[in-house]
Amino acid sequence: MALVTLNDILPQAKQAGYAVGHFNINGLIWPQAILEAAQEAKAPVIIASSDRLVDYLGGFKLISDMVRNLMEVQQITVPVVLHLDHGQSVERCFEAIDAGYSSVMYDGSHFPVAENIKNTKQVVDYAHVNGVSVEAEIGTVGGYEDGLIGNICYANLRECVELVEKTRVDALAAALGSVHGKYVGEPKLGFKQMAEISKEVEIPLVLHGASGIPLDQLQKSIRLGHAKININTEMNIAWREALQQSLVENPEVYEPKKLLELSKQAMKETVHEKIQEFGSSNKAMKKVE
Ligand SMILES: O=C(O)C[C@@H](O)[C@H](O)C(=O)COP(=O)(O)O
Ligand SMILES: [Zn+2]
Repeated sequence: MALVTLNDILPQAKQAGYAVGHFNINGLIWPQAILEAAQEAKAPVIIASSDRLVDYLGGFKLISDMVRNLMEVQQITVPVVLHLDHGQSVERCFEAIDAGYSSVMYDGSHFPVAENIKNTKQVVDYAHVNGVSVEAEIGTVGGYEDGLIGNICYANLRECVELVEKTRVDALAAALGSVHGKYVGEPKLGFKQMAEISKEVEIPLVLHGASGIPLDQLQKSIRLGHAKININTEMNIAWREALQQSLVENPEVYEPKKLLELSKQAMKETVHEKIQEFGSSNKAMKKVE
């Protein structure tokens, strides 16, 4: 059973008007819940480790081996991408590729565009030789990013086109008003710019900071070219609320497995909900060997 790349699942998603869920992992029960839900929903899925948490989670090799082993043990047959999220340097992307990730994101959004392009191109060259897909970012997603609190900065159409043409990247995260973490007030996505960018760059767009975006705005983003949607905060909120309930309902229990079971179920439900919202259920057409 092999991992697949973004190129195996996103172009058809964009063409057919649905999006594939990207879910971040924060511990063992995250990939277990994500894989179970994706398999039940017959949906392709992207399991992502954010670079800021890779060392805390045990490093690239451990994460790569863990996901492959879980896929075998859980008898997963739907397409699964193992993706590095917000890769913090060219070297970190190389490390993830060498450890067996099937996709990486190089996040050079905080650099001037020329430097972002130069670094992204280095990642693409190495990734493509190794059969790995690459996502790039341009503009600034608001909230918490790479360990920093950033202000929203909308992606510029000309820069998006230049980056895609010069790097041959496979998917583009063009920041258009979304925010990592919880929203304060209603999200204001730049749909006009979204339509223009999607038309010009053609490759699938990636929506970061998607937790908390109302369903109508999510679905409009999908219609305007987003084929990959990133969710972390909503999973973690589901985990936390269920853990709190478990602790309150079982004051004598100290067995982690028992206390965490409800959290795992809650995260699984969140993944199911998102798969329905993104329209990706029953889209795992062929069995992955
Ligand atoms: O928190 C991380 O390091 C990963 C996230 O940035 C992820 O890429 C993402 O965009 C999820 O957004 P959220 O669930 O709306 O916070
Ligand atoms: Zn993100």
